Amino acid sequence: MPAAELDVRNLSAGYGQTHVLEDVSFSVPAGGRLSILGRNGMGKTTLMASLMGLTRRYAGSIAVGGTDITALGTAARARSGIGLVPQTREIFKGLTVEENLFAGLKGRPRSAIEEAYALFPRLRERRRNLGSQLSGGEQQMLATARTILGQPSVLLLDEPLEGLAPVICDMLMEAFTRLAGSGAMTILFVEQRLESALDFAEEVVILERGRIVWSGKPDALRADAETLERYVGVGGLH
Ligand SMILES: Nc1ncnc2c1ncn2[C@@H]1O[C@H](COP(=O)(O)OP(=O)(O)OP(=O)(O)O)[C@@H](O)[C@H]1O
Repeated sequence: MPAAELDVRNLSAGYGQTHVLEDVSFSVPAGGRLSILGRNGMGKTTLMASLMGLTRRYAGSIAVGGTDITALGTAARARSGIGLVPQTREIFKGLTVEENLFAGLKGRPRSAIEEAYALFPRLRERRRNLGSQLSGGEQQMLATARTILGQPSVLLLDEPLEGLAPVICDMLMEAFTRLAGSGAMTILFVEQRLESALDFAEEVVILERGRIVWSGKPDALRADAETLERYVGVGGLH
């Protein structure tokens, strides 16, 4: 599926009676890159989950490539082109790397897993290892590769660098940048590592208590120490 525009209008969502997101609106053009910032607990994961249809929606709408998907459940949203790599790095721990990748193919020929190995050569080296034998970084690579093999038009990356060593973060960022550069998918990137999030993005939004409190270009945010301190919890870039 080619990259698609994502349009979120006045989205309010949460869990049961707990409203988390309030009146969230933004759009990302086809092939665009949006980073979502905000401190812990401000609603970033809930936003990703809401796009995937995993939360309760109270109001608002979501469109992918001009088609309203608000009424669709999670599986139908996946079929319509949304791919989530969750913060929990879901992989099948009892299956090998290669078996995990086959599970992501969604009917594509088996040879397509070469795309995953091209993006993450480390996975080729580990292809006979079980998911449970992988490091955190390798699990992240596998979770990402599996989603990408499904050729989503909108890719949601939820804190992919969390807890990983700098050298692994570099490998992942290089792969995400390569994917973004191919223009094959629209990418939403939730990340606490500010410099990575700003380097990657064309546009940034900041969530605070479930609302968008700032949006703009990465350079504008780099220059805005007050906003960074207030909503991201850092006094500036080092
Ligand atoms: N399953 C749930 N049921 C009820 N409340 C939840 C649930 N998951 C998250 N929340 C609440 O929703 C709010 C936003 O959480 P969320 O995980 O979306 O934030 P976040 O910005 O992704 O934080 P983090 O950076 O820690 O992952 C928090 O107050 C959290 O306690």
